[in-house]
Formats: sequence, structure tokens, C-alpha cells
Amino acid sequence: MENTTLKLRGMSCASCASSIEDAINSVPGVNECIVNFGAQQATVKYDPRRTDLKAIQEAVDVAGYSAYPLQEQNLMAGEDDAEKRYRLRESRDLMRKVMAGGIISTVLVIGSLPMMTGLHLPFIPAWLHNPWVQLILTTPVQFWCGYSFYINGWKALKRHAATMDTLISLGTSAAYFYSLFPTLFPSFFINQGLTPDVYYETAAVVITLILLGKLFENRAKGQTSEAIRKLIGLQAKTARLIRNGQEVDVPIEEVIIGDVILVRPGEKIPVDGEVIEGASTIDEGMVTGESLPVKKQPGDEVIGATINKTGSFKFRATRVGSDTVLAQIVQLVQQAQGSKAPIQRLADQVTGWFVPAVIAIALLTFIIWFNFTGNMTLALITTVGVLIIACPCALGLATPTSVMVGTGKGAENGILIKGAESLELAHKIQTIVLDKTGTITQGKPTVTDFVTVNGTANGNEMRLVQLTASVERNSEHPLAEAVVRYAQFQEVALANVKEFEAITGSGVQGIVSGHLVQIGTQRWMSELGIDAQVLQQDKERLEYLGKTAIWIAVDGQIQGLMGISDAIKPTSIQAIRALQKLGLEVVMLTGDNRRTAETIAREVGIERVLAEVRPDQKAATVKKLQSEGKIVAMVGDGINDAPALAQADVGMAIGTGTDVAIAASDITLISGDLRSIVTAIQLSRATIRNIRQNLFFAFIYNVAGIPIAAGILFPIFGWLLNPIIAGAAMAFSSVSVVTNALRLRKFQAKPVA
Ligand SMILES: Nc1ncnc2c1ncn2[C@@H]1O[C@H](COP(=O)(O)OP(=O)(O)OP(=O)(O)O)[C@@H](O)[C@H]1O
Ligand SMILES: [Cu+]
Ligand SMILES: [Mg+2]
Repeated sequence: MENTTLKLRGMSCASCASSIEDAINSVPGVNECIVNFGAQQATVKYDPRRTDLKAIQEAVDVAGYSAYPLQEQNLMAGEDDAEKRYRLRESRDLMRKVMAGGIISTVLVIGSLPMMTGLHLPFIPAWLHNPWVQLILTTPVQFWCGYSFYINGWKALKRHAATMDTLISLGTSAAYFYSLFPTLFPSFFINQGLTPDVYYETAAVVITLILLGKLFENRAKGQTSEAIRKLIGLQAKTARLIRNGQEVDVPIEEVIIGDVILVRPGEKIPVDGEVIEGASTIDEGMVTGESLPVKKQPGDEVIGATINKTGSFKFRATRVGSDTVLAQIVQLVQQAQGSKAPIQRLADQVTGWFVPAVIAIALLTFIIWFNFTGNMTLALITTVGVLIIACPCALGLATPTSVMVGTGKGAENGILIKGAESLELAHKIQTIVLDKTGTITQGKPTVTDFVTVNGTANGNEMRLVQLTASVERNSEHPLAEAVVRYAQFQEVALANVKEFEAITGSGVQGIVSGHLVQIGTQRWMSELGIDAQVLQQDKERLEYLGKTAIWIAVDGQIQGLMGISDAIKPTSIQAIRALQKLGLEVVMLTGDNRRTAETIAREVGIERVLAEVRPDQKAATVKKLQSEGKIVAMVGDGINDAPALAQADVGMAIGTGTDVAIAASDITLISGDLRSIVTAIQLSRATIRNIRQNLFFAFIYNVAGIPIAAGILFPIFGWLLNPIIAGAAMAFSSVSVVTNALRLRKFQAKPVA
């Protein structure tokens, strides 16, 4: 299965989105297609053996739109130029039409004032009221400014569909062509005792207002993707390389992996890499959301686009171009912005049958009024009013705009949200499961205690450190790294290991100079039949201190015990308290032993502890919590957490953790700070609230407007909805939806503690 994102052009409203969806879905070999109107993107899952991008693009072309793959754009070459030019051209075109339409409409409205108000207004020249003059003025507005409505409406008709363009072109045409009759044959009306009134100004004003709304909408939509532009703008333009012992400045695109780059204080780090010389502190806030600068020394990783603070250093480029952390973030955010929140599906379904239903209501309105009153004017005004006010364009904007701003805001706060679905789900989380090592704690354990059975005489202790560290050197477990570091610190040379084996969740073993060395948990020792009574007291003491005790057995005999401690992240306690304040149940899930886990849990204020859980049981444990009827989020960093992250309703990976965990998760917390979980939940709540407001704004005009426009209040109060007001209301509803979504940009993480 192949997954691609396509940029789309030519959409005018949400029903366009569903026709593109239909068009792509009907290509054989396409599995799934989601079109996002706000982001103007389609996400397509297809079988590359059965179809290809070209076939999909053709299907979109046939439907009357165009599509091109997102990958073709050079992500890091500044803002996507083609896209920007397209948007600008569209805005300029709209601007011209709005200006022309605005001037003409004003003249027309002034000309019809006497007729509308029934007053004699001597300062208005009579010729302005002449139907022929009005016809000549309106025609360019109707067919030049309103051209796109006809074209798009026609495209829709060819697909047997109806969109907002259908409604607008129908509505304004009704006003325009009806007015032609009294213009051409005034005597026909006069003979019947009717005034030959014309409604040109209605058509012109409605078209102008809707275009004005579109212009605002266009501008505001440009701002919703501001986050991406900001991210791309973070990128440095040049890098100072050291080549053949010389410093040269090169454009960032020319940096290749392995290049040595020099960075001075205050400069931006151009690409990702590893420090090889010098030391400094670096502000990584723009990428991780972490506000404190981070110390770096040789061996440490640096991230492109972060800012060097104090010292100069050299580093070797390890990731360039579209592989850098920043480029990955941009890509992720772009994909997330194009994804569809479940709440949107409802809106889409509504839009699907809305337009045909509106046309039916409009027809009915006309028939009823005309039959009952015989009044053509009344019948026409109500019908045009219904057609215009019922346009569901704001409905299609309601969710995508909020999702775009919300995911962008997340990225700014160091929270990468992979899809709108997890953004929506996050506000429902009831239980949050935290992995211990690397999530609550720093994941940088150190050996603090070392107890041997046979004392320290005759180099026995150093010999044991050598055996242990030699085996552990082959393991990737953080505990293993701690042991190796300990040995290095003691300047113990490591030996070769044969038959190394890691037993996940239990320990490691291997043969060093003919001795079988086994290192791991008490449970594993008893499974191996090794008696571990000797150092029981020491073990319990270590565990009460919150340290992990690992047994060392040589040739089936316990020889020693190591106490390894992993400091709690200073922010964890605060974060956990905040989560509990938000009403969530916080659970700790760990493979470590019960006593150690409980000590750490007590320190951070967690009550429910699930300890000694084997890696293959972590997912099952999450499932069990879900079967209690809870919406469960899992936060973890390790490979052993990946299945649980995937099982959870919302999986959150720590950005400093393993790639496997990040791939399995829905949300990545780029810095390891658990407080960003709180921010993620707050952001989700804010976004959902925003979407609900938007849906309300979008619906209220239609729901309240249609009956009024249909003339329901006329028999009672004599109220009619002028089509001009309907046009203004509908333009206003789109604008208010987008403006409301932009309010989300002000989102700020609230400290809850
Ligand atoms: N390489 C190793 N060396 C020594 N002991 C190990 C090793 N790998 C695992 N163990 C033992 O197995 C236990 C469980 O390991 P596991 O990886 O499942 O969890 P963890 O990393 O300790 O905790 P968490 O689940 O919170 O990340 C460890 O606490 C340790 O006692
Ligand atoms: Cu509309
Ligand atoms: Mg872990």
C-alpha cells in the first residue's frame, strides 16, 4: 500500500471536497481517500500494483480540479513558491472583481433607492433608475465577477452534483433573468396592473458580497498554515564548512552527510549532527518546546535550526535535507493538517445532501408563494433568498480550519500530532499510563551501588565489573549503558563475549573467557534455579531507595548485586499533579520490580502501579484498562512500549526515545517534559471547543435563515429576508468561522498546578 498526499486546486467549497473524494475513490486500486477542504489536500492510500499517481491525477482532472503530489515541492526551499504564487494570483483576481463589483453595486443600490424606499429622492438622477442602465451595469458583474460560480456549478452538474456554486449561480441568475422581462417588455407588466420592477442590484450585490467573503477567507486561510511557514523559516540559509582545512560558507542545500561544520555563538545550527569538538549551550526551544538551554559536548546530538548560545563548536552532519528533524516535523504537521477529524465526517454527510435539499425547498417556496399570492415578486425574493442563505460553505470550513491551527500550535509547543483524530480524542482521555524508565525518570541511569559476595580482595571486584560490563556492552538497554559507563569510569578493559543473548524483560547473558555470566532480575534468577538468598537484605534496601537492583551470576552462582538509580525528571512531579487536577487517573506501568516502582510512584504522587510487567504484556495491560471502559493514553519511550503505544487510544512517545516508539505513537512529545502531556490535552480541549463554536456559527445561519428566507415570518410580521442580507449573512458566516479558528492561534498552555 502506498500513501501519498496531493495538493488540490480549484475547490470552492466542501461539496467540491466530497466530489474529489468520490472521483479518487472510484479509481480502481485506490483503497482510501480523504480530502481536506481547509488544507486543500487529499490523502490517498492506493495499491501501486494496480494504479499509479497519474491515474489518480487524471481522475481529479476529469472531475474538474487539479492535483499534484506534495513531495514534488521542495520542502526546505523556503515557502512553497508555486503554492504561494497561486494563492496570490487568486487573491489579486478576487480583489479586482470585488472592487469592480463593489463600485457597480453601490451605483445600482443608489439608483434603486427610490424604488426600494418608495421615496422621491431628487438628488438621484433618474437615468440611474433606468432598467437599461441597470442591465448594462449588472451584466459584467453577473458574468465576469460571477464567472467562477457558473463554471464550478457547471462542473458539478456534469458530475450530477450540486455545490455552493450551483446555489449562487441559480440564485443570482434567477434575479438577473427575471429582471430581463420587465426590462424588455415593460408593457406586459403594466397592462396587468403590475409595476415592472427589476432586481439587478440584488444579483450584483450578492455576487460582490460572496466574493468579498471569499477574499477574506483566502487571506485568513493563508494564516492558518502560518505554523508551517514559521517552521520552515527556522531553517538556516548557509553553513560554514571546514573543507581541506579551510572555512567556506555554502548554501544549506549543499551540505552532505559527514561534512564538518563550525558554529559560533549566536548562530543557527544548519543541519542535524553530532558534536566532535568544543562545547556550548544550545537553545532548542523552537523544536522541542523546552525553554531551558541544553548543554552540549562532543558526542552529543545537535538539531538543525536550533540556536547556539555560548560557545563555538564543530560538528559532523548526520542528517541533511528532508531527513532532518525539522523537515520531518514539517512533513508530519502538513500531513496532520490534511487529515480529517471524526467530527468532520458528520459535517461532510450533512453537506452532501444539503444542496439538493435546498434546491427542493427553494422550488417549493416559489410554487407555494406563487400559487397562494400570485405575487411574482414575493415568490422570487423568497426563492432567491433561500438559495443564497442555505449555502453550506461555512460548514465545510468549520473543522479543517481549527484542526490546521490546532496542529500548528502543537508543533510550536513541541507537540507533534500525527492526525486530527488523535487531536480530537486527546480531550476525552480518562486514564493515562506512564512508563517509568525514560518517561517519568530521565532514562539516564547510573550505577550507584555495587555489592559483591566475596568482598573486594584480590581484584575480585574489578574482575566482576569486567565480566558484567563486557556482557552488557552488547545490550541496548539503558541499564546496560549504565553498567558500561561504570566500568569505563573504573577504567576496566572489556573482554570479548560469546553467545550473547538478551532475554527481554529479564536480563542478559553471555560467555566471557569460559565463564557463563547472567545479569538480570530476581525472577529470572529463580527461573534459572539460581539461589539469590545471599544479598537479599542489600537488594531490599536498594529497592526501598527506588533503585533497580540487578543480580550478577557467574557459572550459576550469585556473585554480586548492582544498584542502579535513574533520577526523576524534575518536571514529572508537577506534570503528574496537573494531570490529576485535570481529573485523569494516572497509572505507572513498568517492567521494573514492584518495590522500586512503588518508591518512585510515591515520590511523584502516583497511586496505581503496575510493576514487573513483561514487555509482551504491556499492550495487554493497556487493553485491560480499556476494557474497564476507559479512554486510555499511553506515554512511553522504549521499544518495549511500542505495542502498548499502538494499543492505546492515544499513544504518546517521548521525542528523546526510540524511533520505534515514535513510529508507533499518535503524538510525539519532542522534549521529554511530561508537562507537554498537559499542554496536549489542553490544546485538544481548546481545539474541540473551537470546532464546536465553528459548527454552531456555520449552522446557525442556515438553520435560522432558511425558514425566514422562505417567508415563514411574512404572514405574521410581514418580514422577508432580502436576498442581499442573505448574501451578506452567508459571506459573514464563512468569515466568522475562519476568524474564530484563527483565535486558536492565541492558545497558550495554562499552568495547572
Ligand atoms: N540489559 C539488562 N541488564 C540487566 N538487567 C536487565 C537488562 N534488561 C532488562 N533487565 C532487567 O529486567 C527488568 C525489566 O526490563 P524492562 O526493559 O522490561 O523494563 P525497564 O526498562 O526496567 O522499565 P520500564 O518498563 O519502566 O521502561 C529491568 O528492570 C532489569 O531488572
Ligand atoms: Cu456559500
Ligand atoms: Mg522504558
